[in-house]
Amino acid sequence: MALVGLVGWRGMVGSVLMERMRAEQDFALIEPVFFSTSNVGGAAPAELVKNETRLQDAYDIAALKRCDIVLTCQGGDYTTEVYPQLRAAGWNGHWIDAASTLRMNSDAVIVLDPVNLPVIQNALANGGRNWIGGNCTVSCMLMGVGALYKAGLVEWMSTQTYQAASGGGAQHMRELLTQFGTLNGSVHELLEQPGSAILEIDRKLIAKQRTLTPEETANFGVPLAGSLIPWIDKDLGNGQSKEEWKGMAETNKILGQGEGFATPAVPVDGYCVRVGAMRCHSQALTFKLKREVPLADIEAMIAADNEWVKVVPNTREATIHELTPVAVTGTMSIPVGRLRRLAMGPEYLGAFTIGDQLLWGAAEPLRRMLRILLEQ
Ligand SMILES: NC(=O)C1=CN([C@@H]2O[C@H](COP(=O)(O)OP(=O)(O)OC[C@H]3O[C@@H](n4cnc5c(N)ncnc54)[C@H](OP(=O)(O)O)[C@@H]3O)[C@@H](O)[C@H]2O)C=CC1
Ligand SMILES: N[C@@H](CC(=O)OP(=O)(O)O)C(=O)O
Repeated sequence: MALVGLVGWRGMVGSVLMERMRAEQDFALIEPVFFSTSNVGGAAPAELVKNETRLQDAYDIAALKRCDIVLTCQGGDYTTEVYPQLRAAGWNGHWIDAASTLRMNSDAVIVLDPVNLPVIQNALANGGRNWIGGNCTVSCMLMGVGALYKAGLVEWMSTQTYQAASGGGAQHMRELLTQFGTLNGSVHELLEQPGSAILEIDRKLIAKQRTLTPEETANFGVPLAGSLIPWIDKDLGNGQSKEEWKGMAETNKILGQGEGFATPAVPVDGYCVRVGAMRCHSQALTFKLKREVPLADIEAMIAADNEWVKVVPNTREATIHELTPVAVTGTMSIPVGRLRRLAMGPEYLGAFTIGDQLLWGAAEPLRRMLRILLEQ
């Protein structure tokens, strides 16, 4: 039975991964070794362990070297420090990682098997050992509209995202909720009076938003509750955010096209925006297709692509009930709706899609890669 080292299993992404592994009974197929950076020697989760009952040191290269597979959700700093040492020590096992650190390396595959199983299989056949989860926004988008790319229909795509607080991590989710509470508290009394003036409430609210303390905005840097932040990740210095850059780089790498591949890259660009949702990333997509395709064919193609995608009828009722973060959170469903031809011309297609960024955006592609390795 494969010895699988689990690092970062206690964090937010790791906890979602553990839930999914339990639900899919993956633990029946492995001998898990739980690692820790903070509680070495502590008890591993009793209901999941077999023989390896103690938490191992996640920085102990010899302990990691014993594993056939290491699956980490510990984060980029951990990967940067440990991965090169482990390979330098001669370890030839499979490294599965949620962090972005190794994603664009030529010897790494960005894994999203419902979309790129052939790319994964090809890399496996060629001795691939590094399997990295994609950016959450990109993975959720491709789970929804990957069919259009697979059919070679996309000339270019522009995406405008509405990304949840969870993308920044657990502290960001807490901060958003705390801000909502603080803002509510600042106008609570006026809200209770049906006759109070809404503009008075609004004045008080904006005054509170503008005077939130550094502690109240420690993670986002500015208020998010009742606002939005049109910048995610680093400033690349060319007007683009790193999150926006990932849209084109990762979409094409996942699909096995662009730099290093025979097929040219499809241009992907747009704006990535943080909004006050908790854990679902949403995005409005504009496609320029290579040719005009009937809308019914597009819908059928998208619906048939994988078992999780769901085409939502482009009506108000269906949209407001089925195409929201509230509807999607905690589910594996990837709804795609608002599908319609745009005013710019017959080849222009609009769509809106949502995914739980901790499931398809982070944990699930890693879990499925583990299964692929175990079942080969
Ligand atoms: N958040 C996201 O949306 C996404 C994150 N990722 C990647 O996954 C990495 C991990 O993200 P995320 O899970 O959000 O990070 P977390 O901060 O939730 O967890 C990371 C590690 O922090 C340690 N830790 C310290 N205090 C606590 C605590 N109170 N509860 C739980 N763990 C704690 C744990 O390590 P230990 O048990 O060793 O102490 C844990 O494994 C990211 O750095 C990123 O690379 C990828 C895609 C999306
Ligand atoms: N950057 C994403 C979350 C994330 O972790 O992305 P990446 O895995 O590409 O670093 C967000 O903030 O919503």
